[in-house]
Amino acid sequence: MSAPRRLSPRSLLFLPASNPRAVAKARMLKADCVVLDLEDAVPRSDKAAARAAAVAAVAEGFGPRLTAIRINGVADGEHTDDLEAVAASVADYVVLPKVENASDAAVVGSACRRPVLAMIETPPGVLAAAEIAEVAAVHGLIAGVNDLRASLGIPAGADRAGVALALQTVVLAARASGGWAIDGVFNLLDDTDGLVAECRAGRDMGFDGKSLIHPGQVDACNRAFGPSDAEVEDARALLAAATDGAERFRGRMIEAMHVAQAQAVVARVR
Ligand SMILES: CC(C)(COP(=O)(O)OP(=O)(O)OC[C@H]1O[C@@H](n2cnc3c(N)ncnc32)[C@H](O)[C@@H]1OP(=O)(O)O)[C@@H](O)C(=O)NCCC(=O)NCCSC(=O)C[C@H](O)C(=O)O
Ligand SMILES: [Mg+2]
Repeated sequence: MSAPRRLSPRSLLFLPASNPRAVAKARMLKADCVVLDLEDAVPRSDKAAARAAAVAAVAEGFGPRLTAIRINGVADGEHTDDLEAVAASVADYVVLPKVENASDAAVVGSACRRPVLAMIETPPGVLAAAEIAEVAAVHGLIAGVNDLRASLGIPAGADRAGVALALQTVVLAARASGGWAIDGVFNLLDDTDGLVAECRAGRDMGFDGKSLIHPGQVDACNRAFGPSDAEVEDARALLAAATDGAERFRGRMIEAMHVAQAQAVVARVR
């Protein structure tokens, strides 16, 4: 993975490219990245219309938000048409679902002539995550928890214990190659407390941000993945106090890596 040029997104809002009301709504939301979906959210009969709508939507623009188009997977009959459409579009990223090997990610990056966000959502994908992340065009990995649960035989409503190793593998692979690590979706649309808890758990695992599916999830996710006021205050105080080597700061040991983490927090605020 070549180093991503942009700050990692806290929130990636997926929406069916075939839904014009959702496209319009996304322009009013504070999602860091908008992902126009051509894959699982779009009925088979609407694929061609969704593709045209996605290209038109990114051309019209989403203000300061990053834009991505999620294409259909390499084995799908729509895949080739999707590649051509993304190549001709102004989307910032192509999201490739169900990636299982490095070669597919490289081919898609080259065909679309833009960075790839590779979704890790099958057992072979998890086992190949490190090689996929190493592809120069791949700027980040996204965990696909719904497909992971389905492919592992985990009931849809189960907690994240059964996918925890896969999620941590996604973070390890992304970090090892310097790219973004994005957590999967939270399906319960009306459970804000559950969403916040899952965002925090994802952040504590090392994820940079989370995939979202509804406008009501955006603000809570941005708050959870952004540094809190207390974290920013602590980081600034640490940077003011730190000299060199191991030191005591507010009752805890700090060393060079804590200084680097504090610098990252302050940079994020800027
Ligand atoms: C999940 C939904 C189908 C729910 O739809 P609905 O009940 O109709 O939503 P609301 O009535 O609450 O919507 C209120 C307004 O918000 C707009 N809206 C809804 N969702 C979005 C969205 N994602 N982005 C932008 N705007 C949205 C509605 O249009 C309403 O606006 P208005 O009409 O003006 O009043 C629906 O939320 C939805 O389709 N969500 C996205 C689904 C999706 O993209 N899925 C694919 C990605 S998830 C995934 O597959 C992850 C991975 O692959 C895995 O395996 O885990
Ligand atoms: Mg999926």
